[in-house]
Amino acid sequence: QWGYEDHNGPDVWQDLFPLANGDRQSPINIITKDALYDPSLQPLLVDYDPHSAKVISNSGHTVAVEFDDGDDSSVVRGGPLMGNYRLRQLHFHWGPSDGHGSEHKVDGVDYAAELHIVHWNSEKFSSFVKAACAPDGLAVLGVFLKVGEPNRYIEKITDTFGAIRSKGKQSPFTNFDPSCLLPASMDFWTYPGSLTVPPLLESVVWTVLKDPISISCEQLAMFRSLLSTKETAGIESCCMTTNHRPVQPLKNRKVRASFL
Ligand SMILES: NS(=O)(=O)c1ccc(NC(=O)NCCO)cc1
Ligand SMILES: [Zn+2]
Repeated sequence: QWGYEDHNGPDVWQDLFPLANGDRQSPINIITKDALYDPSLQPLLVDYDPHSAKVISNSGHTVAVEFDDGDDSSVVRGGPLMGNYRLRQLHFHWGPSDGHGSEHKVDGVDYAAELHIVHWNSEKFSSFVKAACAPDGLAVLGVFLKVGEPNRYIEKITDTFGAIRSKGKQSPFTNFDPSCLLPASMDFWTYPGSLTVPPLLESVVWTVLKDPISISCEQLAMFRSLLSTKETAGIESCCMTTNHRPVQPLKNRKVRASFL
């Protein structure tokens, strides 16, 4: 099973997932001076219903909040997107220390962690799985997390960790609006990319917000205390200390900026 260790990590994903060496892989290093300001980009608009939140789960690779995507009550639109994209799940990526852990970089700089809010194109497709196979099927909103003040909304997430410590555990999680995890500015970079975990499908319109939100080092440590192993594993349980993919070649892609 794929993971983030030497024997099953990003450097060997290509053995089982050939898209790993594709032409539009994510994440990337965003070189700000090469980003093209595009005045035709509309503002990114999120409209989330807190009642869409259903469960929080430990997948063994990350912690994810899953939303009811049976209707368009929680969507993102605008920005580079054509039409509504329906909210499906949000999850995080982090590293073994506060110095790195984000997936995207900005001018070579890592943040401590990165939030991904995952949506699928409900105007063109009838399900996430179908959308995930199309070049414009998914829209993932990336938000950088910078070590600083504790984040009261991240606290709502870390408060559940006792109940989802090991892989496969999940717990009810509702009345949560992911907008609370967005920075003040909705300025973003956008580029065509992929899932950053296997199967690495090249179906994501990425929008990465310029400004980070805060997370405290204690809150970060709680993410690392989650287990990547099932409870039954008993003695050989191990912590989820890192789950970020290295940056991938830009190849023939342009990054556009929504701001000057
Ligand atoms: N890291 S990432 O590129 O944002 C990403 C997004 C969705 C997935 N997969 C997914 O959402 N599967 C459906 C379960 O909700 C995997 C990786
Ligand atoms: Zn992700």
